[in-house]
Amino acid sequence: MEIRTASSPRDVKHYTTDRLREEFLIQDLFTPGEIKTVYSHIDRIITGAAVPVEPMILTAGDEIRADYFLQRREMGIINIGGKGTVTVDGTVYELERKDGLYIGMGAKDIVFASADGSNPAKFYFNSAPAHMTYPTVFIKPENCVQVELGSLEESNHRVITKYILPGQVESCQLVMGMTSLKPGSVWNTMPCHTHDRRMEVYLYFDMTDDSLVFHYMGEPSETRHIVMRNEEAVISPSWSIHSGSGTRAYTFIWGMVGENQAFDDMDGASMAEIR
Ligand SMILES: O=C(O)C(=O)C[C@H](O)C(=O)CO
Ligand SMILES: [Zn+2]
Repeated sequence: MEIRTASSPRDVKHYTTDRLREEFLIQDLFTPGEIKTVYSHIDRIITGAAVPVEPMILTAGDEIRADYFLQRREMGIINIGGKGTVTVDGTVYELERKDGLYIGMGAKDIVFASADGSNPAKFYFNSAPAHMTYPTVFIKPENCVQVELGSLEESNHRVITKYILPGQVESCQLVMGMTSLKPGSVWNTMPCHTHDRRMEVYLYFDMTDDSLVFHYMGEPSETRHIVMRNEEAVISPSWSIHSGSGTRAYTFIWGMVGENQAFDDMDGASMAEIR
């Protein structure tokens, strides 16, 4: 498990491109036959991916000093690859592409498998510390709350599908969903915002090999960008905006953890203050 420390906006504004990428960008998450995990000290979120060729068991690793991965944690999973299964303490959940799963604290045995190893499932996950057990829930995107935002005129027409949120799939702190850009739209989360009460991780995918997303971060008056490619994730501290513009339409998964779970509790940054 790779560890990333927290960072101050006063330092980050002096970072070079390389240093920014080192601290916030997560690459090479999806490797066939491997489970990759990155532990951030920011709200102690773990971002990871499992790409099973053969069935793979999720183990705790030394870093979290737990008997098993979800001993004190909860987890949200979304499959962005071929069909696969996640087996939770003997119960098998079949996940097609874009299906999700919330797993409550205390689940001991988690096994990832693909229906076809030559077109493996790509299980992307976020995990956060938890204080109680909420039921494990299989999530179909078509049954989720969906919100359409933006317009083609503003190049930000998109659909937000909320997978894990209070009132739909209960969790201790994890809130998770997926945003899909409509063809011709390239901007996400612009107008942008921060939320001092929550941090966020974005995973960009559904991108062609030759397309890029310029992900914007930083305090509203000190923005920086990170160039992102397909299936790369980026950590967004609470003090940072998180917005992107792509060279064409794309999809991304957002996961948030922190003080509250109120999706709309955002501190909007006005266009006048962005620099
Ligand atoms: O397209 C968007 O707007 C989003 O997806 C917003 C993110 O979900 C977010 O930043 C929530 O705080
Ligand atoms: Zn946000």
